[in-house]
Amino acid sequence: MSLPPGLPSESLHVRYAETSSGGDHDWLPVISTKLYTNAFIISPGPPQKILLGYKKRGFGAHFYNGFGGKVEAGESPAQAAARELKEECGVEASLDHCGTLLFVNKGGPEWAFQIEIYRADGYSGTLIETEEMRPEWFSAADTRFSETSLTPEVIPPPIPYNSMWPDDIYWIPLLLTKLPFVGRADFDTDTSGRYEMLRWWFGVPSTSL
Ligand SMILES: CNc1ncnc2c1ncn2[C@@H]1O[C@H](COP(=O)(O)OP(=O)(O)OP(=O)(O)O)[C@@H](O)[C@H]1O
Repeated sequence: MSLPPGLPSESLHVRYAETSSGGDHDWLPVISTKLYTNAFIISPGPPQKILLGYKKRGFGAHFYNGFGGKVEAGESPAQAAARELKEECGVEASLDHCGTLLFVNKGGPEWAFQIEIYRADGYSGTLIETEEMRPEWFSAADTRFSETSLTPEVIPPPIPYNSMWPDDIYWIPLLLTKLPFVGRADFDTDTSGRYEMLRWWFGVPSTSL
């Protein structure tokens, strides 16, 4: 098993479970890293639901994602996560740190994204659509095979992994089950500009069980 370089070393010492692929590619060099945040609101349900935002502009436009952005100078990641959540969908939440991810893009930007992931069971305030994000609820349970006459207000559509960053399907299930995680993915863009993962590794530290 080969652990990815570049992640904060304290997150890697013991592992319980992992998933990885792309071992025939070398990990891309990490020249520098920039800190980002990404925050997810979970409604415990039943049915369990997750709040995602449709990103209307900027990096990752047209993907659904959590709410987040760059950690500004003088801010802790937790402070940045709370600020970005409020800026992008208007609400406040008691956020718990639950994962650290590193993303490296072959075609640039030249820095690697170190993203601190947060989650909360609930929020206060009123959800609003902003210039950057349109918030929408999705069912956390896999509803692909369920036949139901219930309306989307009761059981919203399933998580739209096909319209999300390709790495999300590996760690969102860990976020939903409250298992802390670390991981790394290296990306390239194909001829039509789509991001594809060259190599990835995601794991759950065993100390968290
Ligand atoms: C590659 N795989 C990935 N998988 C999941 N999420 C990813 C991601 N890569 C970046 N992200 C997230 O994308 C947002 C970008 O933030 P971004 O809009 O650029 O930041 P910020 O709001 O500070 O920018 P502006 O000030 O508006 O320019 C930020 O939440 C960051 O966590």
